[in-house]
Amino acid sequence: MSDPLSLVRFLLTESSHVTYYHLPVKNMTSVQMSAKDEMVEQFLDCASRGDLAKVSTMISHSSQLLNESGRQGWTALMLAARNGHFDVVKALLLNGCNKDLVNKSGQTAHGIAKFWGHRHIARFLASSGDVAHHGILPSNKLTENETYFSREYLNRMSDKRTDLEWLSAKQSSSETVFIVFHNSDPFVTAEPEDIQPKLKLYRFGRDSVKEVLHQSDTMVIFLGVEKQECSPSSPGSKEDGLIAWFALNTKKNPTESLKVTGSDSFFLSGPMPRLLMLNEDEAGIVAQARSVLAWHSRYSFCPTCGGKTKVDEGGYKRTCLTEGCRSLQGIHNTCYPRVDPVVIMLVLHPDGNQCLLGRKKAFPPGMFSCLAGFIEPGETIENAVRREVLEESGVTVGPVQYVSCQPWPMPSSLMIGCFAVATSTDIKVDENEIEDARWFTRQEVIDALVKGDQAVFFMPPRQAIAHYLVKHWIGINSNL
Ligand SMILES: NC(=O)C1=CN([C@@H]2O[C@H](COP(=O)(O)OP(=O)(O)OC[C@H]3O[C@@H](n4cnc5c(N)ncnc54)[C@H](O)[C@@H]3O)[C@@H](O)[C@H]2O)C=CC1
Ligand SMILES: [Mg+2]
Ligand SMILES: [Mg+2]
Ligand SMILES: [Mg+2]
Ligand SMILES: [Zn+2]
Repeated sequence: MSDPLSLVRFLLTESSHVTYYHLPVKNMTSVQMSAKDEMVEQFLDCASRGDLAKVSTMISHSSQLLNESGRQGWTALMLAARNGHFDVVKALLLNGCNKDLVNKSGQTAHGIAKFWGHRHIARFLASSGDVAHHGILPSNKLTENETYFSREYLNRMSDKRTDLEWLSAKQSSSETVFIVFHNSDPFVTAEPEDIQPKLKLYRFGRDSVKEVLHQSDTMVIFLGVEKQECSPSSPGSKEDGLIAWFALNTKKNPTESLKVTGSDSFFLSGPMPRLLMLNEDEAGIVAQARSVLAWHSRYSFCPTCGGKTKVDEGGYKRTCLTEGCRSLQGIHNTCYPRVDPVVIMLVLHPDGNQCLLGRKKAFPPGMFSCLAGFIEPGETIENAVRREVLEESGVTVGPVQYVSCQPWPMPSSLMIGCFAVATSTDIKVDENEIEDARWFTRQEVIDALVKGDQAVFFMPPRQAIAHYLVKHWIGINSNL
């Protein structure tokens, strides 16, 4: 027994497996146990013996049992962790028990699992979503908070947008990458090597888009340069070694003027989910390009005076051509691309074990998602969450916690993802906005994520931040 920890373990118990009743017992005989105490005792005993079926049944009848403690402040999670019952630990966490509670010796379930050598349980307890705010809000310490459309593949180099000489040199460089849009749909190519084909942006060279580039109705947007690990090869010289990217958009279908090699390439048109088939690196480029292009297509004239405008700053500004227009003085947000902030929230039941999801009439049958709504002028994120939830479901909300966000280029939203804790539970649906809203239990949500269409409902795809929020609440971002 070379490891000193092993010796301590050996001295503490002669068997490798203790039951709850081997733990120090408080003065039981003088205390008449209430029915509730008895149920807690039974629950703790099942957890310490690893009786998953019984633990699950008891939680489904009374979720309050989850954080109850018995002798010496030991909870079910601590007992399951002590005795190496991984499946019970997992079930308790999935059902929202608080893993941060400590027993009278100041140990958490994690500390106990580590001490008793159940390393897989200790690892799991360390990595799964923490439970804070009285066990309802998961921690926002995210291991990975990247959402689809959010990866920054390019360095935007906004300082170069006003450098006309540099922009023009880059447009004629053979290194430069052009991506082409038609009515805001990107030209893509299927990646044949994938089993489930992912779409890749078709990267044109200068010569393949020459004709399109010089058409009068083509919109040209400077997107940025490819990120480089080291600084440019010859700083200061004309050839800075930076690979620039531009997006082109045409109103007329430009396919005939484009030089395309290979067969499986096309404009990705059609309803929204199609844009979710891009690879993750390029989804961010499309989010950027598509939002700016959508802004140009909707703001053809000056919003202040109705006059004609010209495109400046590599496609990032429209300047009014009417002399004396108010938009020419000071900074005007009508001159720059717009972003609409939207709050999207997973509302958690005060019992910590259910969440509120709703469905719009336009959703496919059976799909439920997080509630969402546009932020209004003069409103904070928190107030927008509370107002939208109340308007759409009649539920009142207390604490709001920011989790993550996602650019949503349909046409130009920024989805701000939050958790919110409900302070009332009665639902009164606003039928103008949504068709239905319900509380779903953790188990129903887990089923929806795991079983797909065999569950009672289904979730939006993994690329949507709604899916991400639900997964994060359950704790599936770790190793479940
Ligand atoms: N990525 C994701 O997981 C999800 C994204 N969404 C997106 O969130 C956005 C907002 O959600 P909704 O429930 O529709 O918002 P909402 O609950 O505020 O209702 C939309 C209505 O608000 C009005 N409105 C107020 N400000 C507006 C603005 N700036 N632009 C357009 N309409 C405005 C319009 O009458 C519109 O019909 C939608 O565009 C939707 O595509 C919604 C759910 C999931
Ligand atoms: Mg609304
Ligand atoms: Mg809404
Ligand atoms: Mg609204
Ligand atoms: Zn004007």
